[in-house]
Amino acid sequence: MFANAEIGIDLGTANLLIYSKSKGVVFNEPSVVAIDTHSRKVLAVGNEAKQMIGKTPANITSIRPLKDGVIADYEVTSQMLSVMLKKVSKRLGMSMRKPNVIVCAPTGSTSVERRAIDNAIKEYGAKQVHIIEEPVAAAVGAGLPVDEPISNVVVDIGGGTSEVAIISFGGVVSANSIRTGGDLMDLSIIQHVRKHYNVLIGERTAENIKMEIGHALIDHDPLTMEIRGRDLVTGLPKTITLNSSEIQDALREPLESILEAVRSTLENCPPELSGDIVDHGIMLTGGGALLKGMKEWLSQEIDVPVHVAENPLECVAIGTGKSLHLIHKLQKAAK
Ligand SMILES: Nc1ncnc2c1ncn2[C@@H]1O[C@H](COP(=O)(O)OP(=O)(O)OP(=O)(O)O)[C@@H](O)[C@H]1O
Repeated sequence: MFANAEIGIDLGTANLLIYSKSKGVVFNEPSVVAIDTHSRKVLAVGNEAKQMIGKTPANITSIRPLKDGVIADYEVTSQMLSVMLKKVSKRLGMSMRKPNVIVCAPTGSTSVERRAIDNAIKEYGAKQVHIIEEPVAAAVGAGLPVDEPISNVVVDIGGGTSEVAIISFGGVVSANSIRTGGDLMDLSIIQHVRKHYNVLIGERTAENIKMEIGHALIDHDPLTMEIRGRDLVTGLPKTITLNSSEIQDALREPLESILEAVRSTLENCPPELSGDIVDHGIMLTGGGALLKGMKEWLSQEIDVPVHVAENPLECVAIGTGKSLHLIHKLQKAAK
């Protein structure tokens, strides 16, 4: 008899990560699917599908089936999950049949959105699915002592959502989830380039600009980057040079929304735990934690020490993996 595989899944808007209890993070690719629009057949998933964004003929489209941290296209999400789990199974030579799965969902997600996540994973044949709160997974993955009676503050800035939570004694004391993250930063960059240069750029170019010269701080060592897009007046390709100050300005609005979410979560913190925050600081996780100057900017704005997790992009997946023992606890409790 085979034992059911036990896996944790970070079903992210931007990236999908799979954590195997025995092997750690075994899959980390973009949550993108390329499909044939006529037959709805999946042609590619993950890295291969991301390469195709904005470059395919009319009959092929690259879809990101998750939006704002939840499933936007159910059918495509379950197909993507199935292909990715089969890939992992093949790559590792281990059975992924009827796995027990822990997956996370944003704290702000509705019961309908959570049921969609549960069903999509069960459709692959999962035996059991447990959903945990995304910021809790992020905090566990970042190595915070969440079971202790002290305030662990985590700010997880993903592609579609940013989650802020104060966790103490294994539970969420105060939390806030906003549908602002890296995707909205990319959109702000697209709008900036369109407005100031009359040039249209794609999502991938905007993301590259953010990663290369995006900066959260007004005062920083200036950077420049040459990019190509389509001139909206002539319709021809055009090369322009952008600088990091204008990108900082373009990112101001999404950054202010994140700051507001952090502030309001801290305002709801019980006074006994507030003192802890000054001593222990805040932990940044998620891809947004890698934006240049992010840590320093947030620390300046709220006057509290800010740390970046060792591996911000993998924290949630690691946290789901470390929570796999919950499956056994819940199984025992159900008996
Ligand atoms: N070096 C970087 N600088 C700025 N942003 C970055 C960097 N690296 C990754 N990102 C951004 O991080 C985001 C992806 O982060 P992450 O994988 O944590 O999100 P996710 O878990 O898929 O999303 P969500 O939590 O919303 O479901 C993307 O918007 C990506 O552009």
